[in-house]
Amino acid sequence: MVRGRISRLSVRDVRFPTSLGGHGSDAMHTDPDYSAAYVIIETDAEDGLKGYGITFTLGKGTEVVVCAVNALAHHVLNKNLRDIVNDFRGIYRQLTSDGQLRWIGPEKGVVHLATAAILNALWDLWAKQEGKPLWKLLVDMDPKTLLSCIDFRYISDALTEEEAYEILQKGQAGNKEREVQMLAHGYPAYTTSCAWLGYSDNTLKQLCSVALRDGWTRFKVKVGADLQDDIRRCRLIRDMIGPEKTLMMDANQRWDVPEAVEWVSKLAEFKPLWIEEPTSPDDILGHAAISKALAPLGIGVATGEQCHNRVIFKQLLQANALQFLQIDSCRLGSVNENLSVLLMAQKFGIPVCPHAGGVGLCELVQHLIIFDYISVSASLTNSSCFQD
Ligand SMILES: C[C@H](O)[C@@H](O)CC(=O)C(=O)O
Ligand SMILES: [Mg+2]
Repeated sequence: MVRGRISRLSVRDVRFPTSLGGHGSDAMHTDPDYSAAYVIIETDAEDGLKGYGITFTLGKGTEVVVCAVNALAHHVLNKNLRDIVNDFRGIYRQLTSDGQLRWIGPEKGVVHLATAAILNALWDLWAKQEGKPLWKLLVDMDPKTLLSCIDFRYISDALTEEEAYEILQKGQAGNKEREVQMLAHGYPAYTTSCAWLGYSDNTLKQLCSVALRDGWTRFKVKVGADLQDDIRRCRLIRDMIGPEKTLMMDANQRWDVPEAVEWVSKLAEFKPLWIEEPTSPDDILGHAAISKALAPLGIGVATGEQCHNRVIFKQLLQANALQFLQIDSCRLGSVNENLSVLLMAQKFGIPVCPHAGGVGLCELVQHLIIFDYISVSASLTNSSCFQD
Protein backbone atom coordinates (compact mmCIF):
# COMPACT_ATOMS: atom_id res chain seq x y z
CA MET A 1 0.00 0.00 0.00
CA VAL A 2 1.59 3.30 -1.09
CA ARG A 3 1.69 5.82 1.75
CA GLY A 4 3.12 9.03 3.15
CA ARG A 5 3.66 12.64 2.23
CA ILE A 6 7.09 13.61 0.90
CA SER A 7 8.54 15.54 3.82
CA ARG A 8 12.18 15.91 2.76
CA LEU A 9 14.36 15.71 -0.33
CA SER A 10 18.10 15.97 0.13
CA VAL A 11 20.89 15.61 -2.40
CA ARG A 12 24.56 14.76 -1.96
CA ASP A 13 27.56 15.26 -4.20
CA VAL A 14 29.38 11.90 -4.15
CA ARG A 15 32.73 11.51 -5.93
CA PHE A 16 35.34 8.81 -6.33
CA PRO A 17 38.89 9.60 -7.53
CA THR A 18 38.83 7.00 -10.32
CA SER A 19 40.92 9.19 -12.63
CA LEU A 20 43.97 8.42 -10.48
CA GLY A 21 44.05 4.84 -11.81
CA GLY A 22 42.63 5.53 -15.27
CA HIS A 23 39.50 3.58 -14.32
CA GLY A 24 36.55 4.48 -16.51
CA SER A 25 38.76 6.33 -19.03
CA ASP A 26 37.94 6.48 -22.71
CA ALA A 27 38.92 8.40 -25.82
CA MET A 28 36.81 11.40 -24.80
CA HIS A 29 36.80 11.24 -21.01
CA THR A 30 40.47 10.85 -20.23
CA ASP A 31 40.33 11.71 -16.52
CA PRO A 32 36.87 10.74 -15.25
CA ASP A 33 36.13 10.84 -11.54
CA TYR A 34 33.11 8.56 -11.22
CA SER A 35 30.49 10.52 -9.30
CA ALA A 36 26.81 10.78 -8.59
CA ALA A 37 24.19 13.27 -7.53
CA TYR A 38 22.59 11.17 -4.80
CA VAL A 39 18.99 11.97 -3.86
CA ILE A 40 17.23 10.80 -0.70
CA ILE A 41 13.48 11.19 -0.35
CA GLU A 42 11.76 10.84 3.01
CA THR A 43 8.09 10.75 3.93
CA ASP A 44 6.07 11.32 7.08
CA ALA A 45 4.93 7.67 7.04
CA GLU A 46 5.81 5.69 10.14
CA ASP A 47 7.62 2.94 8.25
CA GLY A 48 10.82 5.02 8.08
CA LEU A 49 11.43 3.94 4.48
CA LYS A 50 13.45 6.26 2.26
CA GLY A 51 13.77 6.42 -1.52
CA TYR A 52 17.28 6.59 -2.94
CA GLY A 53 17.94 7.79 -6.46
CA ILE A 54 21.03 8.79 -8.35
CA THR A 55 22.21 10.12 -11.61
CA PHE A 56 25.72 9.38 -12.84
CA THR A 57 28.10 12.32 -13.24
CA LEU A 58 31.81 12.97 -13.66
CA GLY A 59 33.61 15.05 -11.00
CA LYS A 60 32.77 18.72 -10.94
CA GLY A 61 29.75 18.22 -13.22
CA THR A 62 28.05 16.91 -10.08
CA GLU A 63 27.88 20.40 -8.56
CA VAL A 64 25.71 21.61 -11.43
CA VAL A 65 23.37 18.62 -11.27
CA VAL A 66 22.98 18.97 -7.49
CA CYS A 67 21.92 22.57 -8.07
CA ALA A 68 19.31 21.45 -10.63
CA VAL A 69 17.95 18.78 -8.25
CA ASN A 70 17.41 21.46 -5.60
CA ALA A 71 15.67 23.66 -8.17
CA LEU A 72 13.26 20.84 -9.08
CA ALA A 73 12.59 19.54 -5.56
CA HIS A 74 9.49 21.66 -4.95
CA HIS A 75 7.61 19.62 -7.58
CA VAL A 76 7.55 16.60 -5.26
CA LEU A 77 7.85 18.07 -1.77
CA ASN A 78 4.66 17.89 0.31
CA LYS A 79 2.96 15.65 -2.25
CA ASN A 80 1.42 12.31 -1.29
CA LEU A 81 3.35 9.41 -2.76
CA ARG A 82 0.06 7.76 -3.67
CA ASP A 83 -0.99 10.80 -5.74
CA ILE A 84 2.40 10.78 -7.46
CA VAL A 85 2.35 7.12 -8.49
CA ASN A 86 -1.33 7.29 -9.45
CA ASP A 87 -0.39 9.98 -11.96
CA PHE A 88 3.25 9.19 -12.70
CA ARG A 89 2.90 10.42 -16.28
CA GLY A 90 1.65 13.71 -14.83
CA ILE A 91 4.56 14.13 -12.40
CA TYR A 92 7.06 13.28 -15.19
CA ARG A 93 5.36 15.93 -17.34
CA GLN A 94 5.40 18.42 -14.47
CA LEU A 95 9.12 18.04 -13.78
CA THR A 96 10.03 18.21 -17.45
CA SER A 97 7.74 21.20 -18.05
CA ASP A 98 8.98 23.48 -15.27
CA GLY A 99 8.30 26.91 -16.74
CA GLN A 100 11.77 28.25 -16.04
CA LEU A 101 13.97 25.16 -16.10
CA ARG A 102 12.59 23.72 -19.34
CA TRP A 103 14.35 26.48 -21.23
CA ILE A 104 17.73 25.01 -20.27
CA GLY A 105 16.64 21.52 -21.38
CA PRO A 106 14.17 20.65 -22.67
CA GLU A 107 14.30 17.02 -21.53
CA LYS A 108 18.05 16.96 -21.98
CA GLY A 109 21.28 17.85 -20.23
CA VAL A 110 21.62 18.85 -16.60
CA VAL A 111 17.93 19.33 -15.83
CA HIS A 112 17.10 15.92 -17.29
CA LEU A 113 19.85 14.23 -15.25
CA ALA A 114 18.40 15.93 -12.16
CA THR A 115 14.90 14.81 -13.15
CA ALA A 116 16.21 11.24 -13.43
CA ALA A 117 17.76 11.33 -9.96
CA ILE A 118 14.51 12.53 -8.36
CA LEU A 119 12.29 10.10 -10.27
CA ASN A 120 14.67 7.20 -9.58
CA ALA A 121 14.27 7.97 -5.86
CA LEU A 122 10.47 7.98 -6.17
CA TRP A 123 10.51 4.59 -7.96
CA ASP A 124 12.82 3.20 -5.30
CA LEU A 125 10.48 4.37 -2.54
CA TRP A 126 7.43 2.95 -4.32
CA ALA A 127 9.12 -0.44 -4.76
CA LYS A 128 10.28 -0.48 -1.14
CA GLN A 129 6.79 0.31 0.13
CA GLU A 130 5.45 -2.57 -1.97
CA GLY A 131 8.19 -4.79 -0.53
CA LYS A 132 9.58 -5.67 -3.96
CA PRO A 133 12.69 -5.01 -5.99
CA LEU A 134 11.96 -2.55 -8.79
CA TRP A 135 12.02 -5.18 -11.57
CA LYS A 136 9.36 -7.17 -9.73
CA LEU A 137 7.21 -4.09 -9.16
CA LEU A 138 7.31 -3.52 -12.94
CA VAL A 139 6.77 -7.16 -13.87
CA ASP A 140 3.75 -7.45 -11.55
CA MET A 141 2.16 -4.19 -12.69
CA ASP A 142 -0.83 -4.49 -14.98
CA PRO A 143 -0.16 -3.08 -18.48
CA LYS A 144 -2.58 -0.17 -18.13
CA THR A 145 -0.94 1.06 -14.92
CA LEU A 146 2.50 0.66 -16.46
CA LEU A 147 1.50 2.70 -19.50
CA SER A 148 0.05 5.39 -17.24
CA CYS A 149 3.66 6.13 -16.16
CA ILE A 150 4.81 6.92 -19.71
CA ASP A 151 4.67 10.27 -21.47
CA PHE A 152 3.85 9.42 -25.09
CA ARG A 153 4.18 13.04 -26.22
CA TYR A 154 6.63 13.24 -29.16
CA ILE A 155 6.68 9.48 -29.82
CA SER A 156 3.12 8.62 -30.78
CA ASP A 157 4.08 8.78 -34.48
CA ALA A 158 6.35 5.79 -33.82
CA LEU A 159 4.54 4.02 -30.99
CA THR A 160 0.96 4.62 -29.89
CA GLU A 161 -0.30 3.78 -26.44
CA GLU A 162 -2.48 1.08 -28.02
CA GLU A 163 0.54 -0.53 -29.70
CA ALA A 164 2.46 -0.38 -26.44
CA TYR A 165 -0.47 -2.09 -24.72
CA GLU A 166 -0.43 -4.88 -27.31
CA ILE A 167 3.31 -5.39 -26.80
CA LEU A 168 2.80 -5.73 -23.04
CA GLN A 169 -0.16 -8.08 -23.53
CA LYS A 170 1.95 -10.28 -25.82
CA GLY A 171 4.78 -10.19 -23.28
CA GLN A 172 2.59 -11.89 -20.73
CA ALA A 173 2.84 -15.21 -22.57
CA GLY A 174 5.58 -17.21 -20.88
CA ASN A 175 6.47 -14.43 -18.43
CA LYS A 176 6.29 -16.71 -15.37
CA GLU A 177 8.81 -19.11 -16.93
CA ARG A 178 11.12 -16.24 -17.83
CA GLU A 179 10.94 -14.92 -14.28
CA VAL A 180 11.92 -18.33 -12.91
CA GLN A 181 14.76 -18.46 -15.45
CA MET A 182 16.03 -15.01 -14.41
CA LEU A 183 15.94 -15.91 -10.74
CA ALA A 184 17.81 -19.14 -11.39
CA HIS A 185 20.39 -18.02 -13.95
CA GLY A 186 20.46 -14.21 -13.99
CA TYR A 187 20.96 -12.04 -17.05
CA PRO A 188 23.97 -12.33 -19.41
CA ALA A 189 26.54 -9.58 -18.94
CA TYR A 190 29.74 -8.31 -20.51
CA THR A 191 32.72 -6.60 -18.95
CA THR A 192 34.56 -3.38 -19.77
CA SER A 193 36.65 -3.47 -16.66
CA CYS A 194 39.72 -4.97 -18.37
CA ALA A 195 40.18 -2.45 -21.12
CA TRP A 196 39.68 1.18 -20.14
CA LEU A 197 41.73 3.39 -22.42
CA GLY A 198 44.09 4.59 -19.70
CA TYR A 199 45.22 1.07 -18.78
CA SER A 200 48.68 -0.17 -19.77
CA ASP A 201 48.99 -3.33 -21.87
CA ASN A 202 50.20 -5.17 -18.78
CA THR A 203 47.14 -4.16 -16.76
CA LEU A 204 44.90 -5.09 -19.67
CA LYS A 205 46.52 -8.53 -19.92
CA GLN A 206 46.36 -9.15 -16.21
CA LEU A 207 42.70 -8.08 -15.87
CA CYS A 208 41.73 -10.00 -18.97
CA SER A 209 43.18 -13.24 -17.66
CA VAL A 210 41.39 -12.77 -14.34
CA ALA A 211 38.12 -12.10 -16.22
CA LEU A 212 38.61 -15.22 -18.34
CA ARG A 213 39.26 -17.25 -15.22
CA ASP A 214 36.07 -15.80 -13.69
CA GLY A 215 34.10 -17.02 -16.69
CA TRP A 216 33.47 -13.82 -18.66
CA THR A 217 32.74 -14.45 -22.33
CA ARG A 218 32.06 -10.92 -23.62
CA PHE A 219 34.57 -8.09 -23.46
CA LYS A 220 34.46 -4.41 -24.40
CA VAL A 221 37.58 -2.46 -25.33
CA LYS A 222 37.91 1.31 -25.54
CA VAL A 223 39.21 2.66 -28.86
CA GLY A 224 39.37 5.91 -30.80
CA ALA A 225 42.36 7.95 -29.65
CA ASP A 226 45.19 6.40 -31.67
CA LEU A 227 44.75 3.81 -34.42
CA GLN A 228 48.05 2.00 -33.86
CA ASP A 229 47.33 1.71 -30.13
CA ASP A 230 43.88 0.38 -30.95
CA ILE A 231 45.26 -2.24 -33.32
CA ARG A 232 47.78 -3.39 -30.72
CA ARG A 233 45.28 -3.50 -27.86
CA CYS A 234 42.55 -5.19 -29.90
CA ARG A 235 45.04 -7.82 -31.13
CA LEU A 236 46.19 -8.42 -27.57
CA ILE A 237 42.68 -8.90 -26.24
CA ARG A 238 41.44 -10.95 -29.23
CA ASP A 239 44.48 -13.25 -28.91
CA MET A 240 43.74 -13.71 -25.22
CA ILE A 241 40.00 -14.35 -25.50
CA GLY A 242 40.21 -16.43 -28.69
CA PRO A 243 38.00 -16.31 -31.79
CA GLU A 244 34.75 -17.55 -30.20
CA LYS A 245 34.26 -15.01 -27.42
CA THR A 246 32.57 -11.69 -28.10
CA LEU A 247 34.46 -8.41 -28.46
CA MET A 248 32.84 -4.97 -28.55
CA MET A 249 34.52 -1.63 -29.22
CA ASP A 250 33.62 1.78 -27.78
CA ALA A 251 34.86 5.08 -29.26
CA ASN A 252 32.87 7.43 -26.99
CA GLN A 253 31.97 9.91 -29.78
CA ARG A 254 35.53 10.52 -30.89
CA TRP A 255 35.15 10.53 -34.69
CA ASP A 256 33.58 12.31 -37.63
CA VAL A 257 31.34 10.09 -39.75
CA PRO A 258 33.80 9.21 -42.58
CA GLU A 259 36.63 8.87 -40.04
CA ALA A 260 34.52 6.39 -38.04
CA VAL A 261 33.94 4.19 -41.07
CA GLU A 262 37.59 4.26 -42.09
CA TRP A 263 38.91 3.64 -38.56
CA VAL A 264 36.52 0.80 -37.74
CA SER A 265 37.22 -0.86 -41.11
CA LYS A 266 40.85 -1.06 -40.02
CA LEU A 267 39.78 -2.80 -36.80
CA ALA A 268 37.39 -5.19 -38.56
CA GLU A 269 39.94 -8.05 -38.52
CA PHE A 270 39.35 -8.27 -34.75
CA LYS A 271 35.69 -9.10 -35.40
CA PRO A 272 33.89 -6.67 -33.11
CA LEU A 273 30.19 -7.29 -32.57
CA TRP A 274 29.62 -3.55 -32.40
CA ILE A 275 31.22 -0.16 -32.49
CA GLU A 276 29.72 1.96 -29.75
CA GLU A 277 29.23 5.74 -29.95
CA PRO A 278 31.28 6.16 -33.13
CA THR A 279 30.30 9.83 -33.47
CA SER A 280 28.24 12.59 -31.85
CA PRO A 281 25.29 11.13 -29.93
CA ASP A 282 23.07 13.77 -31.56
CA ASP A 283 23.95 12.76 -35.12
CA ILE A 284 21.13 10.44 -36.10
CA LEU A 285 21.82 10.44 -39.83
CA GLY A 286 25.54 10.06 -39.15
CA HIS A 287 24.83 6.90 -37.16
CA ALA A 288 22.64 5.69 -40.01
CA ALA A 289 25.45 6.26 -42.53
CA ILE A 290 27.96 4.43 -40.32
CA SER A 291 25.52 1.54 -39.78
CA LYS A 292 25.04 1.20 -43.52
CA ALA A 293 28.76 1.33 -44.27
CA LEU A 294 29.72 -1.21 -41.59
CA ALA A 295 26.92 -3.70 -42.21
CA PRO A 296 28.87 -5.57 -44.95
CA LEU A 297 31.69 -6.07 -42.41
CA GLY A 298 29.25 -7.63 -39.95
CA ILE A 299 29.77 -4.82 -37.43
CA GLY A 300 26.76 -3.20 -35.78
CA VAL A 301 26.44 0.27 -34.28
CA ALA A 302 25.53 0.62 -30.60
CA THR A 303 24.57 3.89 -28.98
CA GLY A 304 22.43 5.45 -26.29
CA GLU A 305 24.44 6.25 -23.18
CA GLN A 306 24.34 9.92 -24.15
CA CYS A 307 21.02 9.95 -25.98
CA HIS A 308 19.14 12.78 -24.39
CA ASN A 309 15.65 11.42 -24.49
CA ARG A 310 13.03 9.18 -26.11
CA VAL A 311 12.84 11.47 -29.14
CA ILE A 312 16.45 10.81 -30.15
CA PHE A 313 15.92 7.08 -29.63
CA LYS A 314 12.77 7.25 -31.73
CA GLN A 315 14.65 8.81 -34.62
CA LEU A 316 17.63 6.44 -34.31
CA LEU A 317 15.15 3.59 -34.64
CA GLN A 318 13.23 5.18 -37.49
CA ALA A 319 16.46 5.86 -39.39
CA ASN A 320 17.92 2.34 -38.96
CA ALA A 321 20.80 4.09 -37.28
CA LEU A 322 21.60 1.52 -34.59
CA GLN A 323 21.66 -2.25 -34.25
CA PHE A 324 22.06 -2.32 -30.43
CA LEU A 325 20.16 0.14 -28.27
CA GLN A 326 21.82 1.23 -25.05
CA ILE A 327 19.40 2.72 -22.57
CA ASP A 328 20.88 4.49 -19.58
CA SER A 329 18.95 4.43 -16.32
CA CYS A 330 19.91 8.00 -15.41
CA ARG A 331 20.45 9.81 -18.71
CA LEU A 332 16.81 9.34 -19.67
CA GLY A 333 14.13 10.62 -17.31
CA SER A 334 14.34 7.55 -15.07
CA VAL A 335 12.14 4.47 -15.30
CA ASN A 336 9.24 6.39 -16.82
CA GLU A 337 11.10 7.37 -19.98
CA ASN A 338 13.12 4.15 -20.16
CA LEU A 339 9.87 2.18 -20.34
CA SER A 340 8.90 4.07 -23.50
CA VAL A 341 12.26 3.32 -25.10
CA LEU A 342 12.11 -0.40 -24.25
CA LEU A 343 8.70 -0.56 -25.91
CA MET A 344 9.88 1.33 -29.00
CA ALA A 345 12.92 -0.96 -29.31
CA GLN A 346 10.59 -3.95 -29.21
CA LYS A 347 8.38 -2.49 -31.92
CA PHE A 348 11.41 -1.89 -34.16
CA GLY A 349 12.96 -5.28 -33.35
CA ILE A 350 16.21 -3.88 -31.94
CA PRO A 351 17.87 -5.60 -28.94
CA VAL A 352 18.49 -3.54 -25.83
CA CYS A 353 21.96 -3.72 -24.27
CA PRO A 354 21.97 -1.13 -21.50
CA HIS A 355 24.83 1.20 -20.71
CA ALA A 356 26.16 0.71 -17.22
CA GLY A 357 29.71 2.12 -17.04
CA GLY A 358 29.34 4.49 -14.10
CA VAL A 359 28.42 4.81 -10.45
CA GLY A 360 25.36 2.71 -9.63
CA LEU A 361 24.35 2.13 -13.25
CA CYS A 362 24.88 -1.65 -13.17
CA GLU A 363 22.72 -1.80 -10.07
CA LEU A 364 19.95 0.34 -11.57
CA VAL A 365 19.86 -0.95 -15.10
CA GLN A 366 19.59 -4.62 -14.21
CA HIS A 367 16.04 -3.92 -13.02
CA LEU A 368 15.10 -2.43 -16.38
CA ILE A 369 16.66 -5.13 -18.51
CA ILE A 370 15.23 -7.97 -16.43
CA PHE A 371 11.80 -6.35 -16.79
CA ASP A 372 12.47 -6.03 -20.52
CA TYR A 373 13.25 -9.73 -20.83
CA ILE A 374 10.35 -10.94 -18.71
CA SER A 375 7.62 -8.58 -19.93
CA VAL A 376 8.63 -7.01 -23.24
CA SER A 377 11.29 -8.58 -25.48
CA ALA A 378 11.15 -12.19 -24.21
CA SER A 379 14.48 -12.68 -25.94
CA LEU A 380 18.15 -12.95 -25.05
CA THR A 381 19.20 -13.21 -28.68
CA ASN A 382 21.89 -10.95 -30.04
CA SER A 383 23.64 -10.47 -26.75
CA SER A 384 21.17 -8.29 -24.92
CA CYS A 385 23.77 -7.85 -22.26
CA PHE A 386 25.20 -5.15 -20.11
CA GLN A 387 28.33 -4.10 -18.45
CA ASP A 388 30.30 -5.29 -15.49
C1 LIG B 1 33.32 7.75 -18.77
C2 LIG B 1 32.71 6.39 -18.72
O1 LIG B 1 33.54 5.50 -18.04
C3 LIG B 1 32.43 5.84 -20.11
O2 LIG B 1 33.63 5.53 -20.76
C4 LIG B 1 31.55 4.62 -19.99
C5 LIG B 1 31.18 4.01 -21.28
O3 LIG B 1 31.28 4.55 -22.35
C6 LIG B 1 30.59 2.66 -21.26
O4 LIG B 1 30.51 2.05 -20.20
O5 LIG B 1 30.17 2.22 -22.31
MG1 LIG C 1 30.13 3.52 -23.92
